[in-house]
Amino acid sequence: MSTALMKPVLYSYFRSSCSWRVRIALALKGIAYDQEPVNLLKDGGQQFSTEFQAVNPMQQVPALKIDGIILSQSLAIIQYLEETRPNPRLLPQDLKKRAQARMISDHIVSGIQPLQNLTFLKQVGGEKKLEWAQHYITCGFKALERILQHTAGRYCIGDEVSMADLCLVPQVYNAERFKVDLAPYPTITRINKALLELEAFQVSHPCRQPDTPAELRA
Ligand SMILES: O=C(O)/C=C\C(=O)CC(=O)CC(=O)O
Repeated sequence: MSTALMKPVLYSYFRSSCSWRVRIALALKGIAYDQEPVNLLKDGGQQFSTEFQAVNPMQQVPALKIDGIILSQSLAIIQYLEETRPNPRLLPQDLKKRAQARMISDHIVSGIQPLQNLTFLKQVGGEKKLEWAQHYITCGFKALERILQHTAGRYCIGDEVSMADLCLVPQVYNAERFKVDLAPYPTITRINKALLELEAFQVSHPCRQPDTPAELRA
């Protein structure tokens, strides 16, 4: 079969926020795919297995097998999908707005999420974990709230869903997981709520994945 006809395979973990970003992009663009769950906790972390290292030497999810290649890093994947399957658009046409969508995405993807992920918190260890996660999410959200006050309409950039929104919702999910008080961030909270009404954000939600444990399903 030609690689263009093969269904993409997403290596994913139900509550990995980085995996969720890509699942939203696939859903919005209407791309059918198969999921290959990688449990980040089981067996000391299946991402470290020899089999998975052959898929992604970075030992992280998500990874997407598509069009005969394997890509990792959520923003690289999303931007590849954008360039090869442009409808609906996830980067605004206006170049200033496009830069703002990338700015917000980078802020979350590089400036917040890595400082509260499993690998980082394992290093911090013990009772400090929650405090550290809350600290970095709070610092990041303070800045994000101010930025969004200038860029947002219904969503992060005006009224069109963009790559920034794909980063925002999973990060708010993590904030809730780490019990961050969201009251000081009314814009973030409002946009998150509006996005969660969209089907693509619902079908891709951590509570509804093939590897979601029964007690976390909704
Ligand atoms: O506790 C677990 O279930 C293990 C891992 C995760 O959720 C994924 C993360 O590292 C957090 C994240 O995506 O930011």
